[in-house]
Amino acid sequence: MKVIGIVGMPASGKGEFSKIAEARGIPVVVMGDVIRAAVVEAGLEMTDANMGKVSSDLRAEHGMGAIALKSIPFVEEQDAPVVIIDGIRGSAEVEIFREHFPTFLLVAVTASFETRFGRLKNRGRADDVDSAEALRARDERELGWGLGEAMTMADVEIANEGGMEEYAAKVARLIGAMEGCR
Ligand SMILES: Nc1ncnc2c1ncn2[C@@H]1O[C@H](COP(=O)(O)OP(=O)(O)OP(=O)(O)O)[C@@H](O)[C@H]1O
Repeated sequence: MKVIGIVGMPASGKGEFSKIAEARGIPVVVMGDVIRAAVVEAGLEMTDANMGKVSSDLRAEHGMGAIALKSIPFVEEQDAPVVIIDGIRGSAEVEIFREHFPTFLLVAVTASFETRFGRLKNRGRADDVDSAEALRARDERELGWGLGEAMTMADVEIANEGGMEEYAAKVARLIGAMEGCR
């Protein structure tokens, strides 16, 4: 099994990467869904606070790579030649995936602050920020979790500064190359 991990700053295009992969029939394991499953397992109500609590408890018990460890069975049960992991936030998680999956490619999706902020204004997701200050705060929070360090560990970087068509072509080329290699 070949595994592609995606890292990137908020609104850089990770979700679009996953959608393009899914459209090609490639399964995507979202680490946030793994946390949601752990909340259900713990018999707790599905709230943002409980997701935060379960994540911190798992990390306190099993270290900073805890969510990655929990994600591994979800990846393996896919039984597909290529699987995508979305939601990597720290270097410990990258190390765990690299150790566990012999063919693990970490892809960093990059886009400038201005580009990301411009796109967020159009996305309209419930948890989206509505000011540059709020996006800066979200960036800082994610960098605080080790996102910057995880991004420096990437094997490949995809710049997502242009339009959707250009980005989709880059993502499709990368996935095609991964599907083709043994
Ligand atoms: N190349 C592009 N051209 C135009 N819009 C784009 C492009 N890439 C992404 N978008 C749009 O920008 C927004 C942010 O992208 P996306 O949701 O993929 O980011 P993300 O990295 O998954 O964000 P988060 O970390 O907040 O979950 C979405 O509305 C998406 O459709």
